[in-house]
Amino acid sequence: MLFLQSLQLVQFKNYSHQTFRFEGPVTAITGANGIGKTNVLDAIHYLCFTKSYFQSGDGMNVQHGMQGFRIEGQFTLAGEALPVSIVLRETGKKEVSCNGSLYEKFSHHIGRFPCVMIAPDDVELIIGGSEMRRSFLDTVLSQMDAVYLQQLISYNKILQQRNSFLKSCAQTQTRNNALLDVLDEQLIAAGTYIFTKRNDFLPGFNEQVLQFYSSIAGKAEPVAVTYESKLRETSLENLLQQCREKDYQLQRSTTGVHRDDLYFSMNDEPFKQTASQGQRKSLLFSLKLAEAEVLKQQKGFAPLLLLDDVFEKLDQERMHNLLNYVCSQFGGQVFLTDTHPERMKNAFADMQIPLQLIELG
Ligand SMILES: Nc1ncnc2c1ncn2[C@@H]1O[C@H](COP(=O)(O)OP(=O)(O)OP(=O)(O)O)[C@@H](O)[C@H]1O
Repeated sequence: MLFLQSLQLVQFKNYSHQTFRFEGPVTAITGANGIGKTNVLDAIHYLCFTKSYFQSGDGMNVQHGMQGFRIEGQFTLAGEALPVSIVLRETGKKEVSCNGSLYEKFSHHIGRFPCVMIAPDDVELIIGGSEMRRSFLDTVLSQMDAVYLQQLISYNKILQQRNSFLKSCAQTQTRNNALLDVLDEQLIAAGTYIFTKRNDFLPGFNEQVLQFYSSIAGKAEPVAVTYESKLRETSLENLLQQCREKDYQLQRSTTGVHRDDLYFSMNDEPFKQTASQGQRKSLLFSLKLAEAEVLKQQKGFAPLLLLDDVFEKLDQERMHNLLNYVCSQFGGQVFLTDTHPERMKNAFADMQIPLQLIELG
């Protein structure tokens, strides 16, 4: 089992110096709004992904008025102690190490300590733009497959080069098809790998989502997740050829796996438009738990589950179903936050599941 035994924070968000020790598989962190509950979960996310779940820049996470931060976590996996440390130096340089060895590339750390976060604003995954859904898919696949992450990094780099090249062509009013051919060849190699992995992944994932949805909602509702990609109709090579003229004119790459999306439906109707708020939340949880489940199957051990403010999100029955699953059947370490310690204590006492309660403030 992957287990985080302790966490030390130095100058991280509202924490100057703080140590947390985790004693059992389920830890609840409680306290008033703004006390720093989510920040603890985000620090754990940092340890697993080398970055914040919420802020894109590392600097935003340094305690106000300070320079640099340090996050240290003591993990154990299959009996082996694995300390992980993330340091943001005063210069802005970030260093990530595991077991005393510094990573040359942070991407090599991804997937070693799998983790799934569920946070209040994640419902945007259902109702927001396609970028969040692609990022969700990429987060799952990158944790499962290091080659996928490398291909994704390459794809994004080549895409940027291609877009800069298209802009420079417009500025100089020139065209260079030979150079575009070279970029396209590289984009096709990475893009086709990404498409194949996404396409192969979706049917099994869809099955998992459907199962979780039924158990959270307490009844079977025909929800479905479908992968939308132009590459399902023809090759990326053909698509790039077909769009070349348009790309020159619009000065950007209008086709490729960076335009893919996930489509959610219920009774063959678009989920976004027909589902109630409760149904959206159930789908969100189903997607995240399906992510956790596929990671567990692939790794052979459960990822960490970080559930921020979950009690605010579902009615009591759905919440009970969800907690029962994640805390007694899932078999991994779970961290929850809530503003009401009593609510947590009572819910876990009812379910007869041991709980470590950390009350902040
Ligand atoms: N860089 C920073 N330096 C110092 N404090 C920070 C920094 N970033 C955030 N904070 C503080 O962290 C607190 C918010 O923490 P967090 O989001 O973890 O609260 P929470 O307990 O989860 O609240 P809620 O119950 O409302 O979700 C705020 O008081 C905010 O001022």
